Amino acid sequence: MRKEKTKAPPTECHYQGGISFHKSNGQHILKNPMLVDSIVQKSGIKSTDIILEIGPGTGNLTKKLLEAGKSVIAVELDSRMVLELQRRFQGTPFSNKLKGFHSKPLRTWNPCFILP
Ligand SMILES: C[S@@+](CC[C@H](N)C(=O)[O-])C[C@H]1O[C@@H](n2cnc3c(N)ncnc32)[C@H](O)[C@@H]1O
Repeated sequence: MRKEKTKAPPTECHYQGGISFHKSNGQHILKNPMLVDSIVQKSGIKSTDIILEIGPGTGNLTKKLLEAGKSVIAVELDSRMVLELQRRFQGTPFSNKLKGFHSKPLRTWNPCFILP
């Protein structure tokens, strides 16, 4: 009798919602809407705030930040996530409030902001 080969479960990344997440890059998305609401509430964001979000992932927190603030600048290491972010908010009232950037890790990133 021929033995079926069984695949070992992936350890480095796992598949979820169309994107495989790389745990080594800290890719764990926020799934609990109450937790997301609590983060935004405790951050005391005002409707005039421009928010810098590092590592938006697929945008669960980003959505709430967009609702709360004036605009969001999202900097993400993984280009797949940036694409997903753009897809998610394309054609919504938030599309012009969000600037998504693909960037190398912050260690090598040298942001330059001109603040009003
Ligand atoms: C915890 S996950 C994202 C959680 C997301 N905010 C949410 O609401 O579900 C962290 C994200 O940060 C990104 N990331 C990790 N290191 C980074 C870095 N140095 N610069 C920018 N993004 C980074 C990962 O690719 C990942 O998408």
